[in-house]
Amino acid sequence: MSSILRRCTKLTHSGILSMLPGSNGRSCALQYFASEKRYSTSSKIKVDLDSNTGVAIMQFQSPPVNSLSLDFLTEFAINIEKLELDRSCRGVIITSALPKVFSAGLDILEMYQKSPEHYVEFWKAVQEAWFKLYGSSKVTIAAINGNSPAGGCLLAMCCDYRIMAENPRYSIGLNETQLGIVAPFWFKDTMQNVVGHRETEKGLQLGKLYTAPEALKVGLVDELVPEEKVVSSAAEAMSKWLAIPDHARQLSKSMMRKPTIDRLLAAREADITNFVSFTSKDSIQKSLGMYMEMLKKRRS
Ligand SMILES: CCCCCCCCCCCCC/C=C/C(=O)SCCNC(=O)CCNC(=O)[C@H](O)C(C)(C)COP(=O)(O)OP(=O)(O)OC[C@H]1O[C@@H](n2cnc3c(N)ncnc32)[C@H](O)[C@@H]1OP(=O)(O)O
Repeated sequence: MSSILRRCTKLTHSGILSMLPGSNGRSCALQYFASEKRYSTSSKIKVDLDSNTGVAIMQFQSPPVNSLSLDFLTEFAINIEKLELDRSCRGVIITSALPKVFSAGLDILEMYQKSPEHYVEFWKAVQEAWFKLYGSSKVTIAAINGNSPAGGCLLAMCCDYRIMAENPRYSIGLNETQLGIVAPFWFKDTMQNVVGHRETEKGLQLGKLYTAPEALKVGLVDELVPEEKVVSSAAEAMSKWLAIPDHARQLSKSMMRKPTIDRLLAAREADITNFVSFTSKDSIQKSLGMYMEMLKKRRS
């Protein structure tokens, strides 16, 4: 943990923006931010802050699928906290540096055949990442340039605005039931706050992964744009959000989100206990094991 902290707080001022791996579209997207300075680099997440605009771009770079492991979540929470405390930062765009995937959601291996102590530590990190992002006073925009199931969808839903690549092969949603597990109440609350009660009920029960066009239709994302324009469109949207005085926007955001945040704050310990006892069940372990096998078979 302390080594991660040290890595995350190390500032570099190379002023050179490294090119992303993957398609030309991603390189083009980065050119948009050519004036950015490297803000922080950790092994799994890269953050560049443009000192002119006050907009940070956070890129997930944890192959193969940006799964939300304990280390990833810890780095994520630290980075969001650091930006929160930085008065020169007004907005954060979250995107992926990997092709075809925004984030595969929680790292299933963190929930499989580990000790109860590990489950406690992991779940605290999941909660912490959510508190930091959902409670952020900055404008947060998800530039969803690939698949975004479960925890990946949660991260996107925590943002103020979502722009997704219009590729119909990409999907997003809370698919937990398909794994034989249940999304916790605060995942549900977050989705309900975005798409409403009825769509959340259908989405959760069916474990529905919405294709990009379906996600737009139900309001799970706000815009679809060509893949190579996801980040530049996010920057355009950001400028509109930043045209509003910060204090008024921040108070409005807090007014909308506080009850949801307070709900988990009040049940934080019980939520951890629930997670540990649920995850430790033989039946749940069996479901997770079968799901991992299915993922591997699908690949071969
Ligand atoms: C009374 C009520 C009580 C309630 C109590 C509630 C308690 C709480 C319960 C628990 C709640 C948990 C909430 C869980 C949230 C989650 O996020 S679970 C994770 C869900 N994620 C997924 O289902 C995504 C699975 N992955 C994919 O669909 C695909 O990988 C992809 C993202 C679409 C990318 O596809 P592709 O590019 O083709 O890559 P793959 O070949 O499939 O994968 C590459 C390797 O990565 C491994 N992998 C994929 N996803 C994950 C993951 N989430 N975690 C760990 N590892 C992952 C995959 O197995 C491949 O591995 P190798 O074969 O070894 O290379």
